[in-house]
Amino acid sequence: MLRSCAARLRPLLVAHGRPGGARLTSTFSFEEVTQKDHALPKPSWSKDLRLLFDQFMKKCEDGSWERLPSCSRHSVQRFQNFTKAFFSGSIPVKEEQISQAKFFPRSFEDGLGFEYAMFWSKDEKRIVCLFQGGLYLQGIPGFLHGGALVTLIDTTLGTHAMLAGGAVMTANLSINFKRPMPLCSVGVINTQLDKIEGRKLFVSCNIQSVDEKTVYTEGTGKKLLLSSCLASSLSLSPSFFFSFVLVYNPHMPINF
Ligand SMILES: CCCCCCCCCCCCCCCC(=O)SCCNC(=O)CCNC(=O)[C@H](O)C(C)(C)COP(=O)(O)OP(=O)(O)OC[C@H]1O[C@@H](n2cnc3c(N)ncnc32)[C@H](O)[C@@H]1OP(=O)(O)O
Repeated sequence: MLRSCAARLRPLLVAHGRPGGARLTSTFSFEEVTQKDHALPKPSWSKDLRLLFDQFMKKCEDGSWERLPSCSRHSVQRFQNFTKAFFSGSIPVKEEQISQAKFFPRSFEDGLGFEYAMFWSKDEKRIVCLFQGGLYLQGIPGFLHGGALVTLIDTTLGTHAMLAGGAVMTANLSINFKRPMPLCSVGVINTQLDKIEGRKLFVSCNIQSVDEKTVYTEGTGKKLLLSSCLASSLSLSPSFFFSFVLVYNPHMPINF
């Protein structure tokens, strides 16, 4: 069923400058879209998170890394475009709920939930996600809830898979919790694409402390491309990626 969406999606992609995956330039930029970019420093960020963010912004200066913008909502139009492209237009929520829906990791007040920014290395084909887990993400006292870590792992792996292949859903996710991660501390997620088999993308990552001495969590995921026409055009540029995401699914993949 999902594969049959490819034909419907193709003209939409062509309309946005990507005929058959040949051209990867975007027709509009993130800045042209009236969405707040949450992947930028806020007063609630700790000193560690800011320092790391600044280091990665420096790496962006020569173009080898790119910061990935991140918004929290889809417009009703984009929501509908997305469901049209991938789910035959069948809308999973009531129409009046669409404009209230928010991307889960961006749904907390500043500093209380997930604070994160992702960077993409074009050359190394990997994502680094810098994050800080806020006070509302507590599991056992003083430490982050495992589900919160899984959320960020899935989001980061999903972003990587989408940059590598197109719109994806998570089919399978395997997590090893190695050490408890203190609440409000800063973690670094490093991803890699292990292999691609047809529509299946195998991605993995770990979460480390800033000093790289502690590995908190490891994750491996199997992501399923939603459309075979996207699978044929590997290596999206981040700019095209965000055009795509903002048109079909603001911020990124599925809710993404
Ligand atoms: C404003 C907005 C802000 C935006 C901000 C953007 C942020 C951007 C970040 C994005 C990051 C989001 C991260 C969240 C991502 C989710 O949360 S997704 C939600 C959780 N996942 C789901 O709900 C998926 C539910 N499952 C399904 O819909 C379907 O089972 C799937 C996964 C699409 C696969 O269905 P299908 O396409 O019919 O696949 P099917 O033909 O059955 O199988 C294809 C192959 O996959 C394998 N496979 C299928 N299912 C599985 C499985 N569960 N386990 C292992 N293998 C499987 C099959 O064995 C088969 O393998 P082969 O036989 O080809 O070797």
